Amino acid sequence: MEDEENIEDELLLVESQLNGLQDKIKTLLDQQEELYERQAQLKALLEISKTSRDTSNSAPSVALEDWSGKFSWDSQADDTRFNVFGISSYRSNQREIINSIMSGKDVLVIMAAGGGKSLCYQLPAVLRDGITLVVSPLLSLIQDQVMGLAALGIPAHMLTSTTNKEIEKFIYKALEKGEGELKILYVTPEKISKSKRFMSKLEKCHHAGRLSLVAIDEAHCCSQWGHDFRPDYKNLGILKIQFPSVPMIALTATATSKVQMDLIEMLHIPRSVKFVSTVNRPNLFYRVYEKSSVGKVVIDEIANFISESYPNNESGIVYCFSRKECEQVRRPHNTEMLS
Ligand SMILES: Nc1ncnc2c1ncn2[C@@H]1O[C@H](COP(=O)(O)OP(=O)(O)OP(=O)(O)O)[C@@H](O)[C@H]1O
Repeated sequence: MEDEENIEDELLLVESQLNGLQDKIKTLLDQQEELYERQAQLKALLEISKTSRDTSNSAPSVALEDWSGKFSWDSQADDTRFNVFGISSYRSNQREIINSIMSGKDVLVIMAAGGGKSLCYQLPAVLRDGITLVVSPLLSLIQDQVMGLAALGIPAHMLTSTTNKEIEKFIYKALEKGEGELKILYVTPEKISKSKRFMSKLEKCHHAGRLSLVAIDEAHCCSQWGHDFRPDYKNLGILKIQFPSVPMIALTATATSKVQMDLIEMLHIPRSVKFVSTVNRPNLFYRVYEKSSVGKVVIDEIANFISESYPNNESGIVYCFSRKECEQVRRPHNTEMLS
């Protein structure tokens, strides 16, 4: 009887110890989970930190490497610049950018609007064997570029929602079989992310060694930190993954260092050579005048300012707040100068 009591006592003790242990095990398991989670976070942070360090180390500015020196393609490049593009000399950084692409490097170009970014990929596109793929965000930009290139006698086409079946067939044959004359192909980012058929033709083109260069125009659209984010630009990283040996040039007029880092990462071009030209355009400036009156007097003042400052019949733009105000300003009885 006494034995039984002792056993029951011990059983209670063991059970309470077991309960205590189970609580401890649960606490330890919770701790373990937290530590695993923190370990994963720290590993990811370390990876990001290493990548950004590698990126900044391996994206030297042009000052660290001389891309203006002598290269085997110099005379051919000069000849093409002058005789095909009708351009007598390079602007700042254009020669260096072209040389680095011709050397097979990935390149990041930050150059002011109107600075001459197009030549930086169009000239290598003409010099290199094969087809250059250009990704550009706007149909109107693409149309302008293709028309301009056609006028220069450079075989360029665009593959967009507006392309007719016959041209599409021609482009696919050029990609797949190397038939027909095609040097530069413009597409929108949607083509890369949404058309499996196009990507498969591009793959064949690359496999046959005919994809010579990939250019990403308005590359800041890749970054959510940029002012013009386009979701389909996010998928352009696939191009470097699928065609690692093909040089890539990313061009933009506006990229803060955060956006630059972002797009280098998204496009998978950590070793790209970076060229930054000044975005200062001394011909553009603001000047503020105090309005002396309202109504017709102000419009006359605008007209006087224009005729005094721009006596050679140059054109300009007058911005107003609304369409109605535009109409008031341009009324023929105000002045002929504002139309
Ligand atoms: N070296 C050069 N000498 C003279 N004109 C040039 C030179 N390079 C480019 N251009 C001309 O400058 C103009 C602007 O060039 P382009 O359209 O390439 O600028 P961009 O940098 O792409 O501008 P945006 O950012 O607005 O697209 C074009 O008419 C082009 O022919």
